[in-house]
Amino acid sequence: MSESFFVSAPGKVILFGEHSVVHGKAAIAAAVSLRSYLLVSSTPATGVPKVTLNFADVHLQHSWDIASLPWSSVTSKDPLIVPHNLEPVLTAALEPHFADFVSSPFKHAAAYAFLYLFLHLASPSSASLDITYTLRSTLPIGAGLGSSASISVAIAAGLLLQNTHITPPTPTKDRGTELKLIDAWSFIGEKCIHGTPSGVDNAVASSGGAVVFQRSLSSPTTPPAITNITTFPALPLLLTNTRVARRTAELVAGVGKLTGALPDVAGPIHEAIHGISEKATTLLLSPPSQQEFVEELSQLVRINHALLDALGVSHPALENVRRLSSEFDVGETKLTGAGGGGCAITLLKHDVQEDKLRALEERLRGEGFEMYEVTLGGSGVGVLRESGVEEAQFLGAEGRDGVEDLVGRGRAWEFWTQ
Ligand SMILES: Nc1ncnc2c1ncn2[C@@H]1O[C@H](COP(=O)(O)OP(=O)(O)O)[C@@H](O)[C@H]1O
Ligand SMILES: C[C@@](O)(CCOP(=O)(O)O)CC(=O)O
Repeated sequence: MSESFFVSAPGKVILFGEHSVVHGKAAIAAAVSLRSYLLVSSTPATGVPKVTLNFADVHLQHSWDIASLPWSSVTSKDPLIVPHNLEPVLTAALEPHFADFVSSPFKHAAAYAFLYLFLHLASPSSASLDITYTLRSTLPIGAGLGSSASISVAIAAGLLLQNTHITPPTPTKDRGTELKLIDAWSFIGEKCIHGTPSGVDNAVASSGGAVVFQRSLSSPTTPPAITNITTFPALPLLLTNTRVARRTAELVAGVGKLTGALPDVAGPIHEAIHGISEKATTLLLSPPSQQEFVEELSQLVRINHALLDALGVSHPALENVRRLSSEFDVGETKLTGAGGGGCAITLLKHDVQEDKLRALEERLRGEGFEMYEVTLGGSGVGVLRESGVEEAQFLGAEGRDGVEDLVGRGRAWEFWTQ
């Protein structure tokens, strides 16, 4: 492996089933064309070997002496055997290493996920290097598009590759096992960031494309059931970010609390959402005519949002997007991801009028919302070797387009595929 390489993973849009998927129900998610890019670079150490994080989007820049990290608190020593749960002893031993940003949840969660994986996948004896991990993402953070899963997958892939636990993809070799390993370690990263993830976000950020995902609640060690939707139809979607900040961990905990307190009320809501995902799966796997397809899916979008609202995860800003898209007669809207703010998707009517759509977009912008043009169902985790891009250049790229132009589209990315 060269001394410097990039890894990248996409965010996702959940079409149906968010929150209920945490409670063992089915969800449908697709990779989105906004991605995280992680530059992994190493040089011979000039002094005490250090690991440095430069996570520019959250202004996290920090170095640790590699030897000072709590290596002895790691109990699972084999990188090919992924633990199912976080180890409380290691979590506690790591905490003092975050003292500088304990009051900054974004930095704290990202550093926790990184160091947790670093201690499992790197080795203290290889510490004759200064290693730097520089991260930039084109995803909005904490907006429901799976930014945490995207960085977790990139970090897992970067560490596994750098430490030769996996090899770069080749077109001729089956990479399914390596993909599973990346996915499993990224799930551990997701646990560090938001506590009780279902695993759907990291699954689709690893594989790309679109998946129907269901985890087993009765046997948490059983791998989730994942069906890849290989021919994902081009859905006419408008993706709106309300820019209302929220944290997935808090919203998931809220729904968990409600589900525990009122099982006879929340349970049937989760069941109904499961029914929506099942019906949508049937439609996606064998779509009827485009008109019928969009009409039936739109109805499911409307019902799923209402049920999420009933679970307490909508927000006035999301309701505003819904009201306006209905007023402008362009289609049905639901929140996507954890809700409480963040993003909404509007499934556009098959015969949507262009002038109405433009008018709506203008209105939404006027409300302070941001719109993204995205494609769904693209590539999953990949590596870019020998890019010739230095850290300073990467950090200097301007905005989303600057990052994409420098290291994204048009580059010789290789993807781990099944
Ligand atoms: N580009 C990034 N750089 C550093 N940390 C990030 C980045 N993107 C996401 N994160 C981490 O993920 C967390 C957001 O995750 P979450 O609340 O699950 O929102 P999302 O819906 O975007 O996944 C942040 O607190 C931060 O720790
Ligand atoms: C609410 C949930 O279903 C999706 C969360 O998505 P996001 O973190 O808001 O992108 C949680 C999960 O599946 O882990």
